[in-house]
Amino acid sequence: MSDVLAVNAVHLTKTYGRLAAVDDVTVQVAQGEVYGVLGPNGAGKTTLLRMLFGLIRPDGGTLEVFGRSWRQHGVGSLSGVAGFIESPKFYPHLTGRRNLRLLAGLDGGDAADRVDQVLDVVGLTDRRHDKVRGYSFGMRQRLGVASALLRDPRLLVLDEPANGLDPAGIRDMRDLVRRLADTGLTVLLSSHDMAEVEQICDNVTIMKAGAVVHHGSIAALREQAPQQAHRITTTDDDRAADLARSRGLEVDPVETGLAVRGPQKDVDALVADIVDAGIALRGLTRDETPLEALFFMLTESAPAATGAHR
Ligand SMILES: Nc1ncnc2c1ncn2[C@@H]1O[C@H](COP(=O)(O)OP(=O)(O)OP(=O)(O)O)[C@@H](O)[C@H]1O
Repeated sequence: MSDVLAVNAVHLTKTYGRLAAVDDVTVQVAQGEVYGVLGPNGAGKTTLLRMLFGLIRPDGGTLEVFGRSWRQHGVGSLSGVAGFIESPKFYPHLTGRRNLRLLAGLDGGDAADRVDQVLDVVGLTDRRHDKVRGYSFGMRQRLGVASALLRDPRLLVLDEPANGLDPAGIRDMRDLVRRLADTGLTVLLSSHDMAEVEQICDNVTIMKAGAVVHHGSIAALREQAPQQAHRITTTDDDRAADLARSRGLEVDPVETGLAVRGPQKDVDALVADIVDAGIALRGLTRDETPLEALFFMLTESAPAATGAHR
């Protein structure tokens, strides 16, 4: 695999009036990886992706895709890049296959020969003769990936590909992205869902209000995450809190009772302690995952960037 980065975006800035939609953002994506740009609404993810597609020009910083910059290579810098921003659009009264054939005609080259192959890759062969109007949202998203694959890209850029999908659609999209990555394709996707990014990405940049608040590998992020929290409600939360502390668990009072944080086995033992003490357990729920908790900590309070750029 070549050392040239698939994406080398350094100190990118894009402002709208006084708003820095993207503020000094560095994102470096190695060839063959699945990279996530994660952030809440308005963090600047789509603006970053638009710059990658050459749809808007950065006000500052440099951007290279497979070693080519817009300044030097113009539209040629985008060869090998395909994907979609927001949701892909198709003619609803035409079949999935017909839509792809139309797009292949616009793309030219050997795209037309690839229509059936890409439909197969995204799992739409059985539905290829159905009108897009009857497709589920998840099927339209996958048809969007198929339309990008017509161009035989080296870098697939997907803006919130799982947004609005039901759990089965999310699973299908996740499996599809991983399958594509296994073929050596580089994938850059945006998301506001840590659970999604955690399952499919190797590395991640987390953005908040235009700026990077963290970047690095998912594995490193896991090490920084707090322990799993549970919420418990009992008939005597004060005594339950004492029992939790004596097990070495972190305890915080919350509106519905107590939030306890610590290893699962200690939480399990606490439940037994509570019952043994004659206290009734009225509720026990698992909180967000540790990585989700870290994501909220970073995007709701972080003042500055953490982690070193590669
Ligand atoms: N063309 C534009 N003109 C003015 N402001 C814009 C423009 N495009 C984006 N913005 C602003 O820039 C900020 C970042 O927007 P962006 O769409 O990149 O965020 P995002 O992370 O993709 O959020 P979402 O998940 O809601 O799409 C927002 O405050 C948005 O209102």
